[in-house]
Parts: sequence; structure tokens; C-alpha cells
Amino acid sequence: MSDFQTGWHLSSDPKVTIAADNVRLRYRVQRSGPRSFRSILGKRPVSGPVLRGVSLAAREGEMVGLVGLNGSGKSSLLRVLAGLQPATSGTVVASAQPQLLGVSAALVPELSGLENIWLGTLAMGMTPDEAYFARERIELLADLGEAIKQPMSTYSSGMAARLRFAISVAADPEILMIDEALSTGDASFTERAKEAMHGLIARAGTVFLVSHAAQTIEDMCTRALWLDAGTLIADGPAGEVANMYRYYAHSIALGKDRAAKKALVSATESHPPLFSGT
Ligand SMILES: Nc1ncnc2c1ncn2[C@@H]1O[C@H](COP(=O)(O)OP(=O)(O)OP(=O)(O)O)[C@@H](O)[C@H]1O
Repeated sequence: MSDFQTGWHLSSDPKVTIAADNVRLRYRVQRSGPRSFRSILGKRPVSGPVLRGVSLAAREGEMVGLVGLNGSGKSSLLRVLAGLQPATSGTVVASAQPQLLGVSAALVPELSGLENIWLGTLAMGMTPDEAYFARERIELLADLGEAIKQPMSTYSSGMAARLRFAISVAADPEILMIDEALSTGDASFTERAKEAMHGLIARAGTVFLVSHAAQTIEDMCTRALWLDAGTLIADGPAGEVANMYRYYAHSIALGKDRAAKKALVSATESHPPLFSGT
């Protein structure tokens, strides 16, 4: 039995809002390309591990940052936690449906920002009355000026991200997951976004935030998880974990592999994840 199964439920204050036990994920990808290529490479789908037994628990009032190199599994973990991607094995339990900042699926580029606010809020389960009253808050937070009346297809990626963020936060979800969206905003938006997230966690919510920027995690989060090649290698106060990750990423960028490896080991030793796998 894993530490997770024996331990996480023992301490119940503040309440655990989402927990994952030994989550594993493999992607299977059908080989593509010209027929001659496929005959050389074989027809069988390729598959590889993306998450290698991740266990975690997050509580009310926590703003949890996820750091890790490109391809380490951060987005995949959020998708599994949000129930958008079935895990290959393992369990996820949550006290409410997590809202992954990605109402983009429901948004329509040909429609204006205002029409998309209506669509997005209804798609997240608001009643027409709730959607009507949320509109002003969303417009204020997104702060797109006259562009709110223009089709979303004319927005920059930063403008679209602001609108998606504002719609997602307006639903006041108990568990909000944000994937990189904040890095596209300018400084004043980032400040307002931070306030909105603090409001949410003050109302006993939990926020997960993926960002490549260690600084964003340090500024915004209370706690940080570090994923490396699909394994959770560290879990601790956001400032400390972000600092270690920054040093690690810097070492990798400079080709200092030994220093990077040392940083990884030292992060695991000083901030071990709360639960080990089976
Ligand atoms: N739909 C998919 N099909 C096949 N492989 C995938 C799919 N999505 C992700 N992967 C692979 O899974 C691994 C983890 O990807 P993921 O996007 O979760 O990492 P990440 O840490 O969020 O990366 P980044 O920082 O670059 O956004 C990568 O090797 C990626 O190529």
C-alpha cells in the first residue's frame, strides 16, 4: 500500500479538495507519414510513459504551482486531474469538478467577446441569470475595451487568454486549473489576475497553475510541485522549489548536466513529495 493510501486522509484540516493516487499515463500514437516510412518503422502505435505514478493531495486555500521542463508532463497532469484525459492507471478524486482554464473549447472565434462571455458562462453551468450578472465582472477583469465587441478571431493570443481567464474565474470554481494562460498577459492584467485568484482561494478554493516562469510560480503560488520526466520529484514552499528549479533549468541550458543532476537530487532530498508510489 502506498503512503498516499495510508496517510492522506488522516489529517483533514484544511479539507483536501483533490487527490491523485499513483496516476500513470501513457500516450499511444499511430505512426504517420508516407507508406515507405511506415514500412520501415512498423505499423504498431508507439507509446511512452508521460506520468509515472504521481500521487498528490491539495487542500482548500492552496495555490499550487507546477514547474518542470518542456514535455515533463505538466499539462497532461492537469488534464488528468481535471478529468479531461483518462489516466492509464491510478485514481483521482476531487470534491468538485475542476475547471481547467480552457473554456476555449466552448468559445467561437467568429463571435464577439461579449457573445463568447455569454456562451462560456452558460457552458460552465451558470444559469442565464447568473451569466447575466457575471458579465460585468468578466468584462472588468478581461479589460479589453471596445475589442470586447469584436470577433474573437481578431484577438491576439494574450487578449484571448485574458478573456478565457476572466470567464473561468467568474464561475468561482472550487478547483481552478490554469495552464500557462497568465504568461501572455501584461503586468496590470497579471496583478488583477492575481487578485482574482486570491479571492478564489480566500473562498476556500484550490488553484493549480502551470508556468515555465519560475518567477510567476514564486509570485503567485503558496506551494510548488516539480515534475521531471513524468515523476513528481519535489513538493514544497513555492519560493524554495521555484528557486531550485530555476537553478536546475539554468544548468541544463548551459549544458552543465552534472550540476543539473545534483540540483534535482538535492531538491528531492530537501523537499520530498508527500507521497511515494506503490
Ligand atoms: N496528445 C498527445 N499524444 C501523444 N503524446 C502527447 C500528447 N500530449 C502530450 N504528449 C507527450 O507527453 C509528454 C508530456 O507532454 P505535456 O504537454 O504534458 O508536457 P508539459 O510539461 O506540459 O510540456 P510543455 O512545458 O512543453 O507545455 C510529451 O513528451 C508530449 O510529447
